[in-house]
Amino acid sequence: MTIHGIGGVAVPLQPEGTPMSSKDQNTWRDPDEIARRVRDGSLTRRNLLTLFGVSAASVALASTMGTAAAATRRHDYVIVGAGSAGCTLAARLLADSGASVLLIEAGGTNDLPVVRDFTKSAMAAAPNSGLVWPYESMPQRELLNVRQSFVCGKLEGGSSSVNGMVWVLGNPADYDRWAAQGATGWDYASVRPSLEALSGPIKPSDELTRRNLLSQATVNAAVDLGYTFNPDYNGATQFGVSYTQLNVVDRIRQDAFTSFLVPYLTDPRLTIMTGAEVARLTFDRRNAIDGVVINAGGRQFTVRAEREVILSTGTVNTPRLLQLSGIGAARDLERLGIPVVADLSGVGANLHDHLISVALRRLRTPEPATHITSMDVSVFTGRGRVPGTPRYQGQIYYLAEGGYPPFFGNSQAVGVMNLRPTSRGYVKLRSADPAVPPIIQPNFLRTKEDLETQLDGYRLAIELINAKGLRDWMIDDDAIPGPEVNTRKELIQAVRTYSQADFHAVGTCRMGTDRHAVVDPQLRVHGVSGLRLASAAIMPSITSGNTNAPSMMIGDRCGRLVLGNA
Ligand SMILES: Cc1cc2nc3c(=O)[nH]c(=O)nc-3n(C[C@H](O)[C@H](O)[C@H](O)COP(=O)(O)OP(=O)(O)OC[C@H]3O[C@@H](n4cnc5c(N)ncnc54)[C@H](O)[C@@H]3O)c2cc1C
Repeated sequence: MTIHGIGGVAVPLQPEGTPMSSKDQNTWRDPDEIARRVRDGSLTRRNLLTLFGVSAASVALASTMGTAAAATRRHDYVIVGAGSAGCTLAARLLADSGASVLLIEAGGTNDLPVVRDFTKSAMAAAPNSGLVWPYESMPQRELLNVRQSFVCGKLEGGSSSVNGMVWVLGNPADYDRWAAQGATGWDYASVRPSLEALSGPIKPSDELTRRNLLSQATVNAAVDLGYTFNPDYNGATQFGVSYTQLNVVDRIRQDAFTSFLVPYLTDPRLTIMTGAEVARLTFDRRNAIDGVVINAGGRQFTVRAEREVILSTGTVNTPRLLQLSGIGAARDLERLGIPVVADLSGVGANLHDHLISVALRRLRTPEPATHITSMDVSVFTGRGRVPGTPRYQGQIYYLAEGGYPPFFGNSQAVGVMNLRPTSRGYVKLRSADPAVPPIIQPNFLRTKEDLETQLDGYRLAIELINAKGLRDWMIDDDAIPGPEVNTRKELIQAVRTYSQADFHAVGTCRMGTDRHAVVDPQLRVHGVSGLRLASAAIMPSITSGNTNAPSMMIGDRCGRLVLGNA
């Protein structure tokens, strides 16, 4: 019996000379068992692929030789970016067709303890971790000119490998609103199969957050304040106070790569290149996509797709890559000397993100070692701009020793986000050199409405952190904001000081049918052929909650659209 390795190399099922227990022999015959053991950590992907004698895509193709070999092969679909959307897209194409897929990722393996151990997410997401694009925004005028972190994952699984693992599907009305904004076929009824397809590979649960006594006290305190307890904000209603659901099983992060692609790692139709950064796309005279130019190991390669190229490169890197390839506002491209392929002014526009404003107090005593979660309790409340959606999401989180700058440790924080900001910014090239980071201007709090909404939200955060039911847990002296904050002016200053970008950036290559839309509802880029986009970049507007699950949904739905199965 043989199994096909990545890249089509046939290898014996039982690796030569490797003694195997009968349990292991059974494992190798059952792909589901292999997937289960890789997920639960008893088998690392590297070991699996080494055992099979196959050079793991994620290991060997990081080498120049591997990249060169993969570049010469023919692939039906070329997907750039192995993040939340790229992985679900690849999995959908492989599951529902016989097509071959080349997945190109700039970063490296995510088969690392710091990724797998869900308690280490802050380390993985740190700008100097080597696992992220260490992007920062321009100084934010309304936030005391402080630059905001716009890091995003640069490794297998993309941002799903470094994020906070809070699992929120979004509100059904978010998707109905997309359809009303011109994204025909993206209403809730249409996207629902793709949202539902995520559970199975992903098993979200509140099992870990619900067991902390501090989480329980916080939920009770919120109920005393008038919030309704909601056992499942991804269920019948989002509204109320809930234990936060995490995509974590057995203390292991469920990232997009491991959850969706492990079952295909030994499938010859899937080739994965890591350590391979796409520098630009090339087009023929009729604006049909021609090549995908990759920098890897100090060399340059060009790959071509038999059918289509799909960019799943996320909210910052997608407009960056399009602009480097001559797709964007002609004025801006000409200024940088980039030949214009398609004049699309919407590329990079419509950048928006949730801003989180944080109130916190120091805990009387550090939490016991059994308290292993940070993102513990969620509140959805208020009447949102879109009928049926909440206005605010509150994230109540525990900060252990050390804290998270500028917030101190051994404290509990209540962060509140305005779920529907109206301020819009942009991502633009600073230079035609792909090595230079782009300009990221989110324009936080630039509309009067956003400031007023954020202020009202902050009042809710202050009320909850000071709730009667939490008094026994907190000490009086250390608090943000402190007792000196009373007037409206002081509150505004506190919001400007204690607010941060919440890593939910979306919208820079908006889907729609108007002239500023970048992709049509089939996710095809206007003005060129053979190129689609699938990532958080295509969202017309941000969803009510954290954006990982909606991004995964976009990948899955893109796969269905490509195959004509949507
Ligand atoms: C620190 C952090 C915390 C977050 N916390 C949460 C949370 O708790 N819950 C939640 O729901 N959401 C959270 N998010 C947001 C969520 O993870 C993202 O919205 C989502 O993962 C975006 O998916 P994506 O597919 O659009 O992009 P990504 O997952 O970022 O994938 C893009 C991929 O493309 C690759 N790429 C980019 N450019 C190139 C290139 N030129 N060549 C080759 N490859 C390239 C990248 O390396 C990356 O792997 C968080 C995000 C971050 C960064």
